[in-house]
Amino acid sequence: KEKVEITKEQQALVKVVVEAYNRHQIPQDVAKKLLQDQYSAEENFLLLTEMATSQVQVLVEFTKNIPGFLSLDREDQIALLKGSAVEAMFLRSAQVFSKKMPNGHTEVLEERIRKSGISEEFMTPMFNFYKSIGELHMVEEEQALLTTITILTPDRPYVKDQQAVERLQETILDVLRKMCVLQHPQDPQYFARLLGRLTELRTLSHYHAEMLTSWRVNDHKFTPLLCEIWDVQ
Ligand SMILES: N#Cc1ccccc1NC(=O)[C@H](C1CCCCC1)n1c(-c2ccc(Cl)cc2)nc2cc(F)c(F)cc21
Repeated sequence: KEKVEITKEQQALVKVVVEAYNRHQIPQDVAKKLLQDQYSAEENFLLLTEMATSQVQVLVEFTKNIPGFLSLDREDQIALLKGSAVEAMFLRSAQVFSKKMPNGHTEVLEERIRKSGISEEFMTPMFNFYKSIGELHMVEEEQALLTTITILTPDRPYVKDQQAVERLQETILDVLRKMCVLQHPQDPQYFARLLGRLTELRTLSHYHAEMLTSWRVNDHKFTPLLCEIWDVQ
């Protein structure tokens, strides 16, 4: 039985990434807002575009703390941000949805999201993903590293030096694999299941443009940043 241990530099890397991940979270807690009041489809659409816009800004700040990211080719940095922003947003939403809440709150939150204006056809894939993330009971280190792995996906469109991105991603994959073995000794498949969620995440993210344009509102207004990042307008 091989002895798995996290090296000093891997511990330092995790610390930097987790601190940055926690520091760069959206200030206003959207779940709390949704639990407080029922909003109209228009208000929900506006809330989503505000959340998504600020999330992209937060993502840019977060990536600056990923060791090695700023040493990548600058155009590749943009390609990675553009390619992962939607997935990072759904992953963040799933983590918010999976947070432990007082009895009945998750059901209210789900109901508010079901009635927020999103078309019916997207509910099942979206909530299946959220629940599959919830079942993993990820600790915050795993959440931060999984988001980092999503950002460091080498085969995003327009990435020129894929090897450089692959090397960075492998560094994170290696420490996440060790953490999973140490954190979930009873479940040797845990790391594989964690990575399997990224496939589900990519599939869900294919729907994002349609989910936005089919939102039950008359006028779908997007911020310039969202037009840039999301394939809309
Ligand atoms: N959370 C969060 C979050 C953080 C950063 C950026 C966006 C976020 N998501 C959001 O704000 C939306 C809200 C926006 C208002 C209307 C209801 C959905 N959201 C989404 C959702 C994101 C996109 C698309 Cl197309 C459909 C749904 N799944 C959520 C799950 C949650 F549990 C949750 F609380 C919020 C959630």
